[in-house]
Amino acid sequence: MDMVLETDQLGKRYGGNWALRDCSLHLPAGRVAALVGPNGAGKSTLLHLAVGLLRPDAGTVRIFGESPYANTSILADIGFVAQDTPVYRDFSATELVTMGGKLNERWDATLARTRLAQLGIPPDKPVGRLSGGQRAQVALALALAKRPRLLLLDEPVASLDPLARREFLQSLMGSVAEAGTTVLLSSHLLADLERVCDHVIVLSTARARLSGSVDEIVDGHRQLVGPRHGGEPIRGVAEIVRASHTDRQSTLLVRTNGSINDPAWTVHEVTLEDLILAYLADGDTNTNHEAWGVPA
Ligand SMILES: Nc1ncnc2c1ncn2[C@@H]1O[C@H](COP(=O)(O)OP(=O)(O)OP(=O)(O)O)[C@@H](O)[C@H]1O
Repeated sequence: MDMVLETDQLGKRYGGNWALRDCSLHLPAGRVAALVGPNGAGKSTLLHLAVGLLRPDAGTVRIFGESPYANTSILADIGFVAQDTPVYRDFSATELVTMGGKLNERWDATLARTRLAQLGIPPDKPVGRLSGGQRAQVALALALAKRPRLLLLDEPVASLDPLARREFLQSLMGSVAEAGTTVLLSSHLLADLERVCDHVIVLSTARARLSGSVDEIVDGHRQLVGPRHGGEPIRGVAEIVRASHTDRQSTLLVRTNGSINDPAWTVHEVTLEDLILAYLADGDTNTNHEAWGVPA
């Protein structure tokens, strides 16, 4: 399987604080991956390391097998829209599309113009005078016009209205499927992500908690409901991700390593959203496992 993004023990520190730490993950070609995590988890830091805007303080990051910080030639294959969708505010959308054509070897100006016209973006107004959502659409159209092999989007839909968000995600899926582009997009909108992503990376308190294909991850987790759990091992359970208890009953979200046949437990399938929320709630694994009285 071709890997587009690979990190190994990747870390970035600001002063004494790790923004990202011991992050090892890989993203195969052709996947549309969700990057999720609470505020401050390290999502933007990971994306900035992936495009060579930051240099790692520990470990490695490779894009198409190369270090993006040391080898800037791979940037031609990467499209990146940063969180605040930065664009030159004094330029119009038309001028930005023209400029993109001069700066990039591969450039689909027709795609950008058609997209912007369909969205009703004023072509000749300085983009600094457009609304935040319209400006985000311009930045996204420019990123798509680059026809990148890897598209990195930091909260691309945050400023879009619900209709524009749906339209953007649909057209993103269309262009991605057509061109075989690998996409990594961060967002807090789990329901949107569940609709379009086939791969997920969960960051929490600077560490990667989960990374893999959506099908495998969903398949590898279950919710168990049964008598109050005192910490004893349950056959088929590799890890208790989240637990809640009443006096007599426990509800556990678990990662499995086999089938769970214990008749004491009722076993339910989980949705991607449920299990992401469980991992996000469990930011500090060791402390929480202790607090819940279950084995870490
Ligand atoms: N330039 C910086 N200087 C110092 N600390 C920083 C800097 N940039 C990020 N950090 C810190 O690094 C950590 C990770 O930040 P990052 O922006 O990567 O998180 P995030 O997951 O993208 O958050 P959000 O969802 O709020 O955008 C945070 O604790 C943040 O305060």
